[in-house]
Amino acid sequence: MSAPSGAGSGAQPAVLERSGRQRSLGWRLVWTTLAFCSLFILASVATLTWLAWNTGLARMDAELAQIEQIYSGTLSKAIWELDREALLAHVHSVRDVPAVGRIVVQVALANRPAEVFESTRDGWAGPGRAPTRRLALTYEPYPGAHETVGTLVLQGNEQLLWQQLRRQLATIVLAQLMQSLVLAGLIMLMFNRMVTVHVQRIAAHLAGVGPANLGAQLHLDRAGHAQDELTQLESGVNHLQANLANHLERQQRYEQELADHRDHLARLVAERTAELQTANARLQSLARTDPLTGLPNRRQFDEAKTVEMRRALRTGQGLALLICDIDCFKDYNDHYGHAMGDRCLSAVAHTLQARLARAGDVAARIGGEEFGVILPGTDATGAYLLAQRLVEAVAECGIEHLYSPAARVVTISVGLAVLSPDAHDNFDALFQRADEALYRAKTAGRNQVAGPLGSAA
Ligand SMILES: Nc1nc2c(ncn2[C@@H]2O[C@H](COP(=O)(O)OP(=O)(O)OP(=O)(O)O)[C@@H](O)[C@H]2O)c(=O)[nH]1
Repeated sequence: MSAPSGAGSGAQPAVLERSGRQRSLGWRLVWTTLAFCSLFILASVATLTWLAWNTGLARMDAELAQIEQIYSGTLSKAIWELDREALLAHVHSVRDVPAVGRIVVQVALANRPAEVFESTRDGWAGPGRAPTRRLALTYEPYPGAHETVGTLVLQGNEQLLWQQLRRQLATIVLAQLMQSLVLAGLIMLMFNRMVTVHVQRIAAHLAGVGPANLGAQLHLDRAGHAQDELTQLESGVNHLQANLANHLERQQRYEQELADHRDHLARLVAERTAELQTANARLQSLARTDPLTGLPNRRQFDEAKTVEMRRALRTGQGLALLICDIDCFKDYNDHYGHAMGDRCLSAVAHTLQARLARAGDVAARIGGEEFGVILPGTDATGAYLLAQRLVEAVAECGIEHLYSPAARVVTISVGLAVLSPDAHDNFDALFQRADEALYRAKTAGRNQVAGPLGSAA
């Protein structure tokens, strides 16, 4: 049996392992054929034996009939002539023929007592199933005169029949056995060449088929064969592979499309999220920014004050608060107009913001023309110096204000307060002190700083 070849031969052991002990279809067919052949041998041997027995019987009967024919004349003559020696010689001669088991000659002559001459073969045990022939012996002393002189009984030799049957039986059994073995061998050979080899090839092919090689077609090497079950199986396997390949390709295409859709959706979501975050940040910024000056508004100022208060109380590094108010801004508005007033506010805000050097400093618009400046980690001296610089910086902007009693330009007054080392201090109290200082700066003539160290203090 040739080993299967092809793409899947490497995977064949897995198939065999799964199916347990390998049992060849060819061998199973042989064993089945042999079993049927054995039954057939039994039946045919029995039939042929019966036929051989009957043939033997017929042959022996024909032989006895021939003996009757040969010896009836001489026996009748010996009886008629009362030649006892000749009669006995003929009887013994007949007994020596192998087919004869026993010969009996009954002499029945008129006016003579009946007499019997018989002879039996050595070891003869009765006629059994052997044929027996009985013939009336007649003599013709002169033409036309038929005299009955006795009876001839011939009984066959049964032992000879059995001997012949035994010889024939051996031949019959041997012939049937040979015939069955040759038949089984031929069937196995043909089945192996026509079926088993191709079934193994199909199994090996299927074991090697996977998503990567679904296009590899099964081809059975069968020259000049007709359309049969193996052809159907071959085209069925190829058809199945083609369907699977199509299905797989469709599935991969769908998965790719799905992945593309998913990526597109993810991009859209990311873009929308970024836009929302930007809009949200912008809203947050707008909600905490004064639209006119761009400075943090009151809300952001309140948030910053809470954070910086906690930090100052925790670290003990001090905190200063400035409240800056544009001097005589009502007069400015009244004389230069509201639009100019807005531009003046923006310029002052920009100036204040530009003069704050530290990253933690917060300048916010907390009222109409009022700005709050939180200075973390700053003591009274440092805060006072910064406030002075702010006052000078605003004045140096040179925004004309001819209707101010403080100067010919726009000026600010600043109220300063610093956090008391006293742990019971709070921002409202701090604001209150800064506001009081601002009031002092205003009443002292504006364009100046008032606070713990200031001249207006
Ligand atoms: N143009 C403009 N004016 C504003 C704005 N917010 C408040 N004001 C004006 O600022 C003026 C503030 O006037 P007051 O509170 O009397 O103070 P003042 O005139 O500056 O006087 P002092 O503070 O004593 O120097 C008012 O006339 C408000 O109308 C604003 O956003 N734009």
